[in-house]
Amino acid sequence: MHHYRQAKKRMVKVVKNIIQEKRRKSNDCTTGDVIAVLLNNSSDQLTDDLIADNVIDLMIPGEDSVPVLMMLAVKYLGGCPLALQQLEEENMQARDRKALRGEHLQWTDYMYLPFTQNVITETLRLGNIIFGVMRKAMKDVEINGHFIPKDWCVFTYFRSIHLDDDLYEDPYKFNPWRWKDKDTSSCSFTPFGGGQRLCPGLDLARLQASIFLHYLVTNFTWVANEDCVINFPTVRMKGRMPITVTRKKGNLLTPTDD
Ligand code: HEM
Repeated sequence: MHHYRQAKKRMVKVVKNIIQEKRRKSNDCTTGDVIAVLLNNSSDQLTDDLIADNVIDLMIPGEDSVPVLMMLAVKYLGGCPLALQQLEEENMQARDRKALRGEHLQWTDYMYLPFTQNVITETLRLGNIIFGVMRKAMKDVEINGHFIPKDWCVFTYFRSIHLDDDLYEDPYKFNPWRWKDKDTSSCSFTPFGGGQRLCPGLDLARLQASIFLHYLVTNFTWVANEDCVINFPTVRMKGRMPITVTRKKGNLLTPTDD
């Protein structure tokens, strides 16, 4: 806890320096980054401390979870050649379609790659990157016949929902096809939490994972070392799962090309 507090203090200092620098060069506040948006907010409740806290609150959850999502997708795809093949076909087709029309890939193109989205959804379900969230009862409450007294803490355990065989057939199997034409906005799929505290980064996380998978499968092949997933205290690979990546021959595109 002590190290955490010290690290947080150092981060606040770094971010506050950036804020003060931006305040000094006031024309820098016109660029559309998060600090500029918060600085341009006319509310005087947004002190530099609060802006720094907000920025750090965005950085910490965003920093680790998306790379873990990408790593798990690589791991699961390695064990499911059919899914990898379909993912590759979908992304190759999207890339070639755009190239034929001389267009660039856009945010919306990634959102409408259905199989890619299903791979990400299934990775979130099986991987349980955030395996649950804490809540405190603000008053006595009864949920489904269970009485929770005021001030008690409740841990909602997402893993038990996502791996429940009443809800998901063969729940430990990576099966992106189970999401075909299925709604992901249900109480039995909550990788980003729900309600008022629903993760505000959920679209960004999906977009980043889609872009990563797109460039990975269209430009590269890979061989991953044998490894296994550790679920506690956080989700990670036991041996950090090194992979050997080889560029595919042919016309390669980089993120700056499209
Ligand atoms: C795979 C990626 C991600 C997963 C699985 C994930 C999951 C979650 C979950 C379950 C919560 C709810 C916590 C709670 O209810 O107590 C949450 C909250 C939050 N997430 Fe994410 N997240 C991801 C990516 C991101 C990204 C990329 C950002 C920002 C850039 C982000 C920012 C936040 C913030 C600021 C909160 C707190 C919201 C609040 O308390 O009102 N997350 N996330």
